[in-house]
Amino acid sequence: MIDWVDPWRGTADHGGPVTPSESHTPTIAAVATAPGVGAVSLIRVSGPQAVAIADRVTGGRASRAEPRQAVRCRILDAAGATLDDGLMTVFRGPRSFTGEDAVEFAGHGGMLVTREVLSRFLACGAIPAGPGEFTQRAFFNGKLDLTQAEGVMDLISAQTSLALRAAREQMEGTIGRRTIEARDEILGVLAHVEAYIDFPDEDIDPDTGRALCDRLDRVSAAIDRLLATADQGRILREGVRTVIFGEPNVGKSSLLNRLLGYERAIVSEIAGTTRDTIEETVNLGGIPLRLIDTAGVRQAGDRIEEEGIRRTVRQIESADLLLEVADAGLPRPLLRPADVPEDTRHLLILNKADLGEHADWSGIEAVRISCQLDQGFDRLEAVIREALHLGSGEWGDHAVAINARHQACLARARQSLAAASAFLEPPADTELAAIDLREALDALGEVVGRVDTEDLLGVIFSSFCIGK
Ligand SMILES: Nc1nc2c(c(=O)[nH]1)N(C=O)[C@@H](CNc1ccc(C(=O)N[C@@H](CCC(=O)O)C(=O)O)cc1)CN2
Ligand SMILES: Nc1nc2c(ncn2[C@@H]2O[C@H](COP(=O)(O)OP(=O)(O)OP(=O)(O)O)[C@@H](O)[C@H]2O)c(=O)[nH]1
Ligand SMILES: [Mg+2]
Repeated sequence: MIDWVDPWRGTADHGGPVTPSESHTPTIAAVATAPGVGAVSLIRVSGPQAVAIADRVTGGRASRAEPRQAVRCRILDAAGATLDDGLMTVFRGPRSFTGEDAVEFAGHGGMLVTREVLSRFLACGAIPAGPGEFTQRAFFNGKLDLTQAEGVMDLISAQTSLALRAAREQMEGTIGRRTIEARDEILGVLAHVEAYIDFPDEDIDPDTGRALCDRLDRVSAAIDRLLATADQGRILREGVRTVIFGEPNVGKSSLLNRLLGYERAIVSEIAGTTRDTIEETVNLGGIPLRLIDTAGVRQAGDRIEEEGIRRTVRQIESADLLLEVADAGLPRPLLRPADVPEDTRHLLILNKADLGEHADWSGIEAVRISCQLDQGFDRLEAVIREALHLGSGEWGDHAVAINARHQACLARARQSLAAASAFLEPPADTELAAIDLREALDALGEVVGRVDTEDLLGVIFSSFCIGK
């Protein structure tokens, strides 16, 4: 067998620009694996010149490679010396993640070797990919809709099993599909309405009007079901803002430390120990809790404490869940340490139960715990889950959870639908109804990225990591 001769070895013109492509889409490259030392690192290249560039880098192996099959190859520097030895996979567009020609090289995971290999791809004509640019290209090439692209991002950043489940569902296109179903139904109604506009002498007959309104009602209900998952979505992505508050020295920081499982906050017998808010996330059976320990609320002793108390009050106002802590051994405070918003879920916790309970607390509904003896925490966890309606596997069926962007678009669509329905009631105004229906369509289109709002897309994709 004759060994294949590397045509680039020993020649002088490596690294120069490759033949300019017909399209002006640049070919991008990035390290797709996490920075740092690992067993293997992956370099991704995508764009019209991906194969040509990979040919230069590997001495012609890419164009001869069977698509989607890993081949062993070496990455060569300009002088033909080996930079790394690994596996290359060539994808021919549109059968690739991005839909473009793409090449992946899995090399040794060292930081320096990976950087040198990437530099070699860049020297041979690729440009560094921006954050999220591979996924953005996949989106532009119709490989995923915008909700799926966001799902990819959610999947990577998911911190709990429930968040992961919701991200998977989104990546598989559930939100996009439901949005498109709603869109198609509205499109059908719009077609009817437009038909009447074309014959201005003809009034919409009441039966048809009612049937169209019924269809819109069903679409509205479907959108409402999606909108109802917004709270869940926010909680899964950002965590439940759980604010621990109460008078000084009752054991708020001790509670934070217990829930976290390590000594995060300073605990002391001196009242006024915590001056600023402290924030940490714990995983409560799949639900991320963003615990916020605050400065004890009382008449402030100095200006710093005063500011700490102001911050506590602000935290209380923006909480999803309030854990109010009191000392079981002390009389019940006459005044609430701070005003609690009516609609915020709120639990009273009596700490230091080990010291006995003051008569004031008898008959008062509270979770009794002792941070000192580590008692009452199973019950506390159960009560928190219940307060968040997580008791009986309630989230089981709702793996779908929309994000704030979807929520804003869907809410707009919902409003336009309501307006359109009103215009379809006799005496119908089909032209105005049509305008609102088109607005609803636009809003739904925005959910899946069917309208080209460049600014919006820029914001979404720039929050991705490089190489994704
Ligand atoms: N090596 C590697 N692993 C990876 C990725 C990648 O890009 N490269 N992914 C990146 O996120 C994820 C997998 N996602 C992918 C999605 C689509 C295609 C793809 O080639 N799609 C073609 C062919 C489909 C087929 O034949 O089944 C297509 O859609 O046309 C590849 C990876 C996770 N693992
Ligand atoms: N006996 C007993 N003491 C406790 C318990 N929990 C906390 N303490 C003690 O109570 C004191 C105050 O605890 P911290 O956790 O600092 O209280 P805090 O509410 O954060 O106080 P500030 O930050 O000053 O508002 C410390 O000396 C703790 O050791 C408990 O369950 N039982
Ligand atoms: Mg404290």
